[in-house]
Amino acid sequence: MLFGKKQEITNTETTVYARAKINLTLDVTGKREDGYHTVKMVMQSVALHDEVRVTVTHGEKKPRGIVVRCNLPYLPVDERNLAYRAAELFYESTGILLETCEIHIEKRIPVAAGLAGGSADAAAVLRALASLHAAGLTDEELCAMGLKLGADVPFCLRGGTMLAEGIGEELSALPDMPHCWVVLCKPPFAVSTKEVYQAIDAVDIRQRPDTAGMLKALDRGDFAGVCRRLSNVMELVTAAKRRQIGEIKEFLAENGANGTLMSGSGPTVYGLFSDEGRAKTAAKMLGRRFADTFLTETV
Ligand SMILES: C[C@@](CO)(OP(=O)(O)O)[C@H](O)COP(=O)(O)OP(=O)(O)OC[C@H]1O[C@@H](n2ccc(N)nc2=O)[C@H](O)[C@@H]1O
Ligand SMILES: Nc1ncnc2c1ncn2[C@@H]1O[C@H](COP(=O)(O)OP(=O)(O)O)[C@@H](O)[C@H]1O
Repeated sequence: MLFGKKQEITNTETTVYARAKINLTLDVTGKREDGYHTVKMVMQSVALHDEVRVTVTHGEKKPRGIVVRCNLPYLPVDERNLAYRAAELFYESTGILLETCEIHIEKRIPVAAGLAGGSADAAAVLRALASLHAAGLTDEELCAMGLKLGADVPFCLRGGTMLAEGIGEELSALPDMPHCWVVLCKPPFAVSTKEVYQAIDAVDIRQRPDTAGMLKALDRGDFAGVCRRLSNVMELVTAAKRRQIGEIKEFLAENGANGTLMSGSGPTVYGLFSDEGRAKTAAKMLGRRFADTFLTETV
């Protein structure tokens, strides 16, 4: 008789920090036949993160499937969400039985900002599921899975300071960037990465980042050398259209930033500061004009 028999319920849950990234250099070096561009860029993780809580439930009377929830009401929570797609891909490619997989995203990284927020969430879901299901996947296998979701996902899986080549997936670990404070400021418009890549084809790029010099500066732990070499060819597209990018850079430089740049396809602009006090003051002042202003640090 089943009466009184306890139903077995197992919930397994983990929370992963999905960190934002900034580009210290970004060069577009060519275009592949499939339309993707080859790049050479130095990427850096920062402490600003989304919190991604993944719960896998077995044996409960819940419908099977993936459920995504997010504190931002305007972000889609279906297949259009990269976190959803990451979970779907994980179960498809591992063959692990999908029962109930619930993902809660506490979003803090501004959206469509050049900070790889969506890619970071996807990477966090892959890491969380690999761990919860003890899937025994190597970093290479996870990165190959991540690349199917987006060019920035492999970097988000690894984090730290990295040189990224290919379309962003060929990663080489670099010495950690000297610790500094980072003021991030996103002006109030979104940028489509795809459109910026398309627009760059028509741009005559006369001055490219000194990637070799940046690598040497990182090798020496030379913060001033890093700041002197911050460079992003995508500013030629995004900053050319929107004067606020130049204005924010100027403001940061006038208020103690050791170096400034636009991150990725934009529009977020960042300032690097060796001095915490100056970074705090600059963030406070910028925050009065731009709500999406954050004080963070390199990790
Ligand atoms: C520009 C960068 C620099 O870090 O960052 P963001 O500005 O997005 O943060 C990245 O290359 C963005 O990578 P990610 O955002 O993952 O790109 P994906 O989702 O794979 O691609 C979005 C679209 O951008 C174009 N794309 C992307 C990457 C690449 N190397 N070449 C491209 O041409 C493609 O048209 C693609 O359809
Ligand atoms: N989990 C997610 N977080 C943020 N954006 C997401 C997510 N899933 C899908 N998107 C979509 O991806 C697009 C790019 O967002 P995001 O990754 O924040 O930009 P970027 O690559 O410029 O940093 C947005 O238009 C957004 O609607």
